[in-house]
Amino acid sequence: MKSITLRNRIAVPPMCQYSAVDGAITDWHLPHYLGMARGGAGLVIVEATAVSPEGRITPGCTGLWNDMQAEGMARVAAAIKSAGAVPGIQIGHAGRKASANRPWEGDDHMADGDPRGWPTLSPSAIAFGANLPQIPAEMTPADIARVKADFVSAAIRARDAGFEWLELHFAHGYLAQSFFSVHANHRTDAYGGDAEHRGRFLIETLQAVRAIWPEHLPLTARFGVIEFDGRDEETLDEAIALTRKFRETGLDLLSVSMGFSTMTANIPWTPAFMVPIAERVRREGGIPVATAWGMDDPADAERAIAEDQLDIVMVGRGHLADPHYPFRTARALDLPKSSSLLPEQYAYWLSRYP
Ligand SMILES: O=c1ccc2cccc(O)c2o1
Repeated sequence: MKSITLRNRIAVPPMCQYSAVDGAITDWHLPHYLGMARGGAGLVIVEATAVSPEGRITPGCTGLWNDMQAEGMARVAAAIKSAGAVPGIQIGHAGRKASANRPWEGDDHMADGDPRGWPTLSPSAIAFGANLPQIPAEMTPADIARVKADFVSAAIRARDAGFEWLELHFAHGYLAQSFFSVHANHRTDAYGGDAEHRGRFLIETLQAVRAIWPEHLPLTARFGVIEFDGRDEETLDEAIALTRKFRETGLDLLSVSMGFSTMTANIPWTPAFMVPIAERVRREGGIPVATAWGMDDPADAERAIAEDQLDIVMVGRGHLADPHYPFRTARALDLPKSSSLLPEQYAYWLSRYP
């Protein structure tokens, strides 16, 4: 893609580690990402990294709002590249889902008065609900301009840190997804109302980042094209129309995901369930696509690529369970020279004594 060649079509998607301090990596991150890259994946995308302090999901999230954070991320990018994978990073703003506890520490908004928490922002003053009850402040035009500028600054830091693949976080009920969502965006100004106006923040943010992201490097986005909320055909049509505009605005690939912007979602959690949806976006949106969610079965992943449904397969939990997932997959599919996916320090012995 563009000037970048992946050694295979397996990607490690961004998965929050909630292990940063003030947005900076700790001793957790380098071995985590280097280990994933050594496992053989073609692309390793670093977790959702906040464009500003209030854009974090939790206090443990990484950030790229200052140069000290960028220095740490430069080491992560170099480590991923040294292991033969393409270094990617996702940048985003958590919107009304910000100021939360880690999933294993409640997965809920920090209580009012908790000194670790902060006020949240969203297109409208509508809370997500349930475990995330905090009512966000409705963003002013100045807030919108500032957050778009924060995306640009973070993208510049990611570029200068040596990342070669950038993913804008337009999914999962966070800020950008909230602008697109009929559940979260009830604005009556230029950023709300019909699908075109609800897509405006995403288009303008993409436009601004495209202007600074090197033309020869892939600029991508993870975007929730469906909510499984009973409005799916309408949402998909709107999302595919917006995807065409993303492509015209210079997006190189779309990682197709879910909106997660309503508690009423009825998600059909089955293996590879997002593949047919991603294939439709690929065909009707006219853009290369990736998707994740239950792609762990090698046969599902191989079929999705062989049948031109996906261009890249994102395998998240499969890599958490085993960073050498690509090697084990190659072996399971009885592919020749499977051990060559691993560093020679491992491959030599695995090839000689299978
Ligand atoms: O973008 C994100 C960030 C965190 C996260 C956590 C659990 C499940 C998800 O889908 C997530 O998505």
